[in-house]
Parts: sequence; structure tokens; C-alpha cells
Amino acid sequence: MAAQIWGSEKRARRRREISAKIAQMPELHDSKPLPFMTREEKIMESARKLTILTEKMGQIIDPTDPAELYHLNNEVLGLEGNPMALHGVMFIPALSAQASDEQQAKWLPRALRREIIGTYAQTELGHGTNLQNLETTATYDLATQEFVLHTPQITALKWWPGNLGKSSNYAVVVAHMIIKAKNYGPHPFMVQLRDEKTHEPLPGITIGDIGPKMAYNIVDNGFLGFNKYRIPRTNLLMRHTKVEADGTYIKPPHAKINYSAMVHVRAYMLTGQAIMLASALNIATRYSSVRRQGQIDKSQPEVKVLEYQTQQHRLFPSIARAYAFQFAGAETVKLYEHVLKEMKSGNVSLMADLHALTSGLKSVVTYQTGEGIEQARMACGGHGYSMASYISEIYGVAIGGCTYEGENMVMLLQLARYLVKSAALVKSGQSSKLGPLVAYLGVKSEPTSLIDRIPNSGFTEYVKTFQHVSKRQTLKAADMFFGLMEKGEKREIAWNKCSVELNRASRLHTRLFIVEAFVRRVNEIADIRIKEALTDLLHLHVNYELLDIASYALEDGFLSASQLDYIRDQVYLYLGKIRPNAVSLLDSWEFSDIELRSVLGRRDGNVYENLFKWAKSSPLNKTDVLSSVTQYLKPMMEKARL
Ligand SMILES: CCCCCCCCCC/C=C\CCCCC/C=C/C(=O)SCCNC(=O)CCNC(=O)[C@H](O)C(C)(C)COP(=O)(O)OP(=O)(O)OC[C@H]1O[C@@H](n2cnc3c(N)ncnc32)[C@H](O)[C@@H]1OP(=O)(O)O
Ligand SMILES: Cc1cc2nc3c(=O)[nH]c(=O)nc-3n(C[C@H](O)[C@H](O)[C@H](O)COP(=O)(O)OP(=O)(O)OC[C@H]3O[C@@H](n4cnc5c(N)ncnc54)[C@H](O)[C@@H]3O)c2cc1C
Repeated sequence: MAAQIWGSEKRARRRREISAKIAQMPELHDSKPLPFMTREEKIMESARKLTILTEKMGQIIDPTDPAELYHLNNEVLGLEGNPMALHGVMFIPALSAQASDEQQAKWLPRALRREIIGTYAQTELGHGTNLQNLETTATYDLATQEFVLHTPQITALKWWPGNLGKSSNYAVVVAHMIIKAKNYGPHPFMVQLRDEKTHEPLPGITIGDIGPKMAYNIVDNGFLGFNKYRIPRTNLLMRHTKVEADGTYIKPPHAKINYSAMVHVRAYMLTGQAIMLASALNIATRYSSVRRQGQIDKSQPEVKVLEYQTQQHRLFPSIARAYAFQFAGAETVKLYEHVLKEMKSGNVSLMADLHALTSGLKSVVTYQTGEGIEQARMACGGHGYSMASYISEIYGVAIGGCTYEGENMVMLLQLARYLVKSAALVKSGQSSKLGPLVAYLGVKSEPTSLIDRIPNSGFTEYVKTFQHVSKRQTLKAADMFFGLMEKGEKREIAWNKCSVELNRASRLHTRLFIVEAFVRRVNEIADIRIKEALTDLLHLHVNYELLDIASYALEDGFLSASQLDYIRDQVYLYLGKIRPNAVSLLDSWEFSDIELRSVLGRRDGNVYENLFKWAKSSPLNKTDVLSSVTQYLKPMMEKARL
């Protein structure tokens, strides 16, 4: 199963080898539990491990393999981030995709050797989503052949970029490029921020940390201001766009090609989210198979809480989602790598499809991951609320994904643009022009769903039902939009008035893609036992998801009430079938105790001993009487007794 999850036998084996090596290297372990550290201590601890990794990485992993790097990162540095998180996730990808060959030769080897630390500075205090209204300017000075970076007012301060505050000395900065008083829109520039020897900010740069966040606090998300700060013309990233010495602007082959670093993260973060969901579920499911509370049959002893149907209903559909996200994520990364290769050689024809797909997936996956992690936390009762479970930290990090790389509502609306264009093709009889991901919009569906009507139809009728509701909602939302415009509404106003319906269409389309990716994967599996276990999980997935969106299929009578009863019964049937495999389905992800960082979810299952040991090690328990008591509470009580 691990091979299915991680993509191959080899990958699963390598993960085990890497975990085993790390287990033998105490210098790479947390020196004490992270929840007992201050933010400063965590940052220090992370930097300590990071420098050891820089020395020893080659002994543990193949540093050119992103999957091995990611695993090493999760084990040693953990999900709360590290001082170079953005260096790998965005700085290097931005340089790789957007710098010319000559620029790459100058900067990439230095970045890869970690001679310099970089980040991606785009968002500002006043604008994140609406890139067209960023305020930082890069004005070309023809006389010196330099760009002058400037922050015109407080709202133009860069705000949020990870590791910008304290760790990075370089950044890819996005600013509006102005040449001879003409604004060419946001463009990426390579900018040195700090002196390479002293790490002091360079003159003209104001920089710092934005303060503690809901989670992800090892990362020093930062602010940055420029006071007429000059950089050479050749620091504009020039793979696709060029500015010649005389100020001539050569436009890129696709207007949004400079957005590629964002698409990179959107494509890769899906598996990151799946891992966080599976981690939380692993903790909760292990704990639920140890925790005994109450009886189902009063004549019998207390049961493990995992025996309760409500507990299974809380956890198992999310187990199915974690697998589904992992499989959909793997497909998306493949597509991304293909599009990136094409893009580098000038073929930009697939960019729109990739953008639409990743925008939808990013939104649905992060939202459902958040839901699943929070349910996992509640499924642990009181102990889920303790940092000993570590689930609240996992939740805090995962839920950030709903916001970063494009706020979810906004990204769903990006997919909706693509769906509305596709709907227009269908309406004008040009269905043959539809891309493969939306081809179903042009296919006539049966008048009613055949779920429960055709024996041994596998998952086909489920997929057709998802296609039907997605198509119907897309055409309905598009009709609403076109209708408003026909009535004379301005395009943007009409769009806003339909945006809730449009986002519903985007979610349904994305959920269809996720179901199909799961079906595709299960169909490929040769090992009969693995296929059987995943088929059970897929049954739960399709029935649970369909029940969740049933109103869309009921409103036009595509599904009947009796079919809905059948679907509901299937959910209960598969909850029971999955129960014996539940812990194994999560243990198959092979998270080590070091990586999970959860006292509650350790592999040994000694929950109560581990919790008591953990509580005793709390810094508050170093002394029996705290100074808060001697200084304030004791005098207060004494005074009251007089
Ligand atoms: C095995 C290895 C595993 C590794 C796993 C890695 C896991 C990673 C997980 C790690 C966990 C934690 C890390 C945390 C890191 C956090 C880092 C965060 C960074 C950031 O947040 S950076 C800032 C991100 N900011 C945004 O995303 C801003 C969002 N806004 C936008 O993107 C845009 O403004 C917009 C798209 C919403 C609108 O842009 P605009 O220019 O105004 O365009 P429009 O007018 O709306 O649209 C015009 C047309 O352009 C099309 N378009 C838009 N974007 C693209 C694109 N990228 N590609 C192609 N086409 C695009 C759009 O569709 C329109 O087309 P149309 O006119 O409809 O034809
Ligand atoms: C953990 C974390 C890490 C980050 N790392 C980085 C980084 O490394 N580099 C970087 O540059 N940035 C980074 N960011 C910033 C992040 O990319 C932005 O916060 C994000 O893009 C959302 O933009 P915003 O904050 O402007 O939200 P806003 O756009 O102000 O969103 C507020 C509300 O307005 C709604 N809204 C906005 N526009 C529209 C619209 N057109 N239609 C409908 N609704 C709309 C949204 O849906 C939302 O409900 C990070 C953020 C976080 C939380």
C-alpha cells in the first residue's frame, strides 16, 4: 500500500531507508518537544538542524529528488516551517522558470549551494489577490540602465512573504514595471536585500518579521519596503519578457507566464495537504483504537471508540479523501511538469487548462483537508485539544493553504471563467473544441442516474452522476450569467451576481476530477489485496461524496429518493467494511513517530503513559510553586483571609 501512496516500491523503500537513517542521527531530532519551545527557540532549533542538513544531506537523500527532499524536510524540520522554506518552494522554482539561461547560470548554482537564501515577495499590506493593483513600482532609468524599486505608501509594503523577515538575503520581488511612463504590469525582479557578509539590510531597504501567526511560526513571514532602491536592468527575470538597454519591451508568449511560481506551489501543495490530512487521521485513528469509552452492548466491557459508527463516519470518509487527494495530486504534478517543460520551450497552449485545474484543486483540497483535520481533532475528545496530539498545529498549517497561493473563493472563480467559456462552446454547438477535462460538458447524459439499476456497473454510474450534476450546475450558472448580460447588466456586475453559483460549479467540477483520479488509480492496480482494500475505500468515497452533493442530483430528479437511500446504506456498509483495515490504511503512509510529533498518536499505543510523561516534562512543572502564585495569587488569598 505504501508503494501506491508514494508512487512506487522504490519510493516507499527509500522513505523507509531515509527515516531509518534519521532515527540514528540524534543531532537531527527535536531537542525537546516543539510545543514547549518559544518561537525564538523553535527558529533557533530549526536553523541548527538546517545547517546540519546542509552538511549531511547527501549522506541521507538524493538532494536532486524533490520527493526525498520533502520527506527529509518533514521528518527533520517538520511542518511548522523552517528558515529556508520559501527558498525551495518558490525562490528556486521562480528562478528556474522565469530567469534566462544566463541569469540562471549566475544565480541558481549559488541558491542551490545555499550561498544565498531567497524568497518570493509579491503580496503587499494593501493587496494580495488583485495583482494588477500591487503598488510597488520598478521604474526604468534609461540613463543608468537600472530599475528603481519604490514603495510609495504604507499599503505598498510587501507583507507576508515567508522567510522574508529575518532569514532571506535575496528575493524575487514582484513590482509594476514602468518604462518611459508606461506601466507594463507586475513583473518579477531578482533583488538583493541584505549584505552578504553582515546580513544587515542594504541602504534603501526596510525589512522585518510580521509577528506570530495562527501556526507556521518557525517561518519569519516578513514586511519589506523600498526607498528608491536601484537594481541593474538585468535583474528583471528575462526568460519570457525582455527589456533592452534602450527601454524596448519584448512581451512574453503568454500574458500570465510570470505567474508560474504560484502554479508550481498550487500543483505541489495537493500532496502536501494529503500528507497533513493523513497525519492527523493517523493520530486520531490510532488513538481511537486504544481509547475505550462507554458500551455498545451494556452486558459487554467498554468498547474502543473506533467501534462507534459516529466515530467511523467522522474519520473514514476523510481517510478516503486523503488517498484521493494523494492520487489526484500525483496526476497534477505530472501534468505540471509536462506543461513546465513545454512552457520553457515556448509552447504555452496548456497553461490555461493547468491554471483552471490547479485553481480548483487547490481550493477544494485545502478546504476539505481543514474539515477532515478538525474532525480528527474532535474525534480525540479532550486529548485532541492538547498540543500533545499535535493536531491543532497540523490544522493551523494546513488551513493556511486556503489563503496562500490565492484565496480559495478567488481561485474557484478562476476555474469558473474556464467553465463558463466551455459552457459557451457547448451552447454554440462547438463541443468538439472542449478540452479533455471538460469534454463531459458536451456529452448528453441519461435522463436519470442508473446507480443501483445496473448490476456490476462498478463505478461507471457514479462517475456519470457526478458528471451530470457538474454539467448541470455549470450550464445553470453560465445561463444565469449570460442571462443577466442579455438583460443589459455589465459583464463584471453580472459575474459578481452569479459568483456563488459559479463557485458551486467549480467545486462540483473539481470533486468530479478527484473521484475520477481515484477511479483511474484503482483500475491500474494489479495486486489483488491492495485493489480490494482501495476498492472498499473508493466505494465509501463515491457514496459519501455523492450524498454530500445529493441536493444537486435530486432537484432535477436525476437521483430518486430510493437511490439516495441506497447510497446512504452503502456508506454505512463500507464504514463497517473499512473498520478492520482503518489503522492499517493510515499506518501504510509510514509516518515515523519523529515525523508525526504526536504524543497521542505514537506507534506504540501507550497513550496514557506517554501523556503523563509529557505533562510532567512541561516547563510549568519544573517547580511546585510558580512565581505567579507567590507574587500575585498567594497575597490575594492571604488578603482575602484577613
Ligand atoms: C514530491 C514533492 C512534494 C512537494 C510538496 C510541496 C508541498 C508544499 C506545501 C508546503 C506547505 C507549506 C508551504 C507554505 C508556503 C506558502 C507559500 C505561499 C506563497 C504565496 O502565497 S505567494 C503569493 C500568492 N498570491 C496569489 O496566489 C495571488 C492570487 N492572485 C492571482 O493569482 C491573480 O491575481 C488572479 C489569477 C486571481 C487574477 O490575475 P489577473 O492578472 O488579474 O488576471 P484575470 O484578469 O483575472 O485573468 C486574465 C486571464 O488570465 C488567466 N490566468 C490567470 N492566471 C493564470 C495562470 N497562472 N496561468 C494561466 N492563465 C492564467 C485567467 O484564467 C484569465 O483567462 P481568461 O481571460 O478567462 O481566458
Ligand atoms: C501562511 C501564509 C504564507 C504566505 N506566504 C506568502 C509568500 O511567501 N509570498 C507572498 O507574496 N505572499 C504570501 N502570502 C500571502 C497570500 O498569498 C495572500 O494572503 C493571499 O494571496 C490572499 O490575499 P489577501 O491576503 O490579499 O486576501 P484578500 O484578497 O484581501 O481576501 C479577503 C477576502 O476577500 C475576498 N476577495 C478578494 N478578492 C475577491 C474577488 N475578486 N472576488 C471575490 N472575493 C474576493 C476573498 O475571497 C476573501 O474572503 C502568505 C499568506 C499566508 C497566510
